[in-house]
Amino acid sequence: MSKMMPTVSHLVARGDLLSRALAFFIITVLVLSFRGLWRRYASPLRQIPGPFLASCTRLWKVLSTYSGHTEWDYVALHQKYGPVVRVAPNELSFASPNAARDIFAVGKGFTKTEFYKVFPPAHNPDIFTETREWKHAQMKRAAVTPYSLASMQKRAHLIEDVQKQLVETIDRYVSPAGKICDLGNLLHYFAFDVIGEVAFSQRYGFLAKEEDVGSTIKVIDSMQWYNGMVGQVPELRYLFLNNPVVVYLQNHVLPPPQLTGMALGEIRKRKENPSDKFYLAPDRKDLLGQLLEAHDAHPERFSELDVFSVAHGAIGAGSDSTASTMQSFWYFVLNDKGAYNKLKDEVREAYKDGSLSELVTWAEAQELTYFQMCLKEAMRLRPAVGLSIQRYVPQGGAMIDGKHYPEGVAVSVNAWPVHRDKALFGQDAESFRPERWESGNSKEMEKHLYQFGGGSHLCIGRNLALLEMNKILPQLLTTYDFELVHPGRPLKSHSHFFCVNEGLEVFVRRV
Ligand code: HEM
Repeated sequence: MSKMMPTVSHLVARGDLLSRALAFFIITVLVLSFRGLWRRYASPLRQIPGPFLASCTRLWKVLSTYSGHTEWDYVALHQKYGPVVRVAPNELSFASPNAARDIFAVGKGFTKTEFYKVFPPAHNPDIFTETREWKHAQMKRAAVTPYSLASMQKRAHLIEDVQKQLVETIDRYVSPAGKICDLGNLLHYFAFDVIGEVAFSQRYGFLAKEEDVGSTIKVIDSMQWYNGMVGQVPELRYLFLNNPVVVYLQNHVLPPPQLTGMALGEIRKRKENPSDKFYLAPDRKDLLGQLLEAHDAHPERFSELDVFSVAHGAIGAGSDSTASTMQSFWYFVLNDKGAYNKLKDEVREAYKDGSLSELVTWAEAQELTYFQMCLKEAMRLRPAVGLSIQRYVPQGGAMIDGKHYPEGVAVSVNAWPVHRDKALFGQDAESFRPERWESGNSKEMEKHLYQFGGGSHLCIGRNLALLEMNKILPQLLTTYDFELVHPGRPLKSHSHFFCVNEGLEVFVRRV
């Protein structure tokens, strides 16, 4: 028989291989299906409604995150299935304001899930990523004064330097009339330059160059994609960035990732500064210097690595979030002529009668009642975090909105559906209507705004974000008339953690 001719035994062997592959495939499908059905029906959560796929596997969450519009998926999900929905075999999503209150309540023992462990820096978690409550509390105690409103107000002059630069930049779009200004991008650059100044006394030059310096925004965006996606199945982190080989390469071979490099570089500068070990200059009492002081006072509780992590966290958490909120504010206001005119009248009147400075102070901005209502309404309808905030039910189980849930179940809150609760915010909860904040119910509504999270994990950077927004937004309202290039066009956005907006293009006139 020729050598080229397959023998009977070859054919049998090939057939054997095929049938083995087929058998392997069928067994895998059967095992996965059985596992999925077991997870669905053998679970104490089996009675809770939700998509069939979600009750069997976390694939539903992965696909939703991949779509980049998970916030809208959660809005639709709760509209379809009600206030409690099973979004994964072991995870429930809650949309009632009372449930959110119970899950975030201080002292109730809910803890962060493995989702947070995917976020960097893996070797020394920061205030956001730390899942051990005792360690989180220790770090937060050290950082609370540096992040307080009083400390931030002392840094107002650092924000004001950037405000001036933003105005100079927008001025370039005033003429010729009809020149298109991407206000969304400029606000993103502004937020980044503010973080640079306030946290590190560094101007990274986003506004000066009118570009994403060193592609930092892009890098943060791709990190968020990774964190958001892998965060849905956090054990997969060991296959990717937390894989020991990758960790070794990162620690010993590759240059540090950009944000890590930025934070390390800023700490190094302080160490090399011969005149002061905390601050670069006496009039620059920035966040990093104050964190170093906190470390100096209690090195056993707040290590130098903790300083690094918290500073690192400020870069990642402080720019997209604030930019997104400011973009949403302008998107709503400029699409609502009535609100925009009322807002301009309020702010410009205050400016004329001298109750508003050119570089608006925190106290002055608090007196702008309608402005505050517009800001709250924008944060209500488009909270900057698009993904759900997840916690574990503590030992012994817990009551959530009047019902008991077993320990170990992951429970999540997505602010997008919660902020659309009709019983609390009104039948028109889907609409931008700042006047709703004049109603007698406003205190209750305010208690249930979760754009900054809640409880012991309430956003530590909110004072900076609010100060920054309360200064720049009224200033822009007194300085310019903006008109949308595409009125009515929905804001393009995607979220793998923060909602990253695009397309806020305007025409600008000087007032
Ligand atoms: C409008 C702007 C901002 C929004 C909407 C926002 C939103 C949030 C939310 C929803 C959380 C809770 C996350 C969770 O529990 O999983 C959070 C936590 C946090 N945010 Fe912000 N944030 C903003 C600005 C900032 C800024 C400017 C910084 C720092 C400079 C910052 C740093 C942090 C940190 C460190 C945490 C973790 C707090 C903890 O777990 O105790 N954020 N933020």
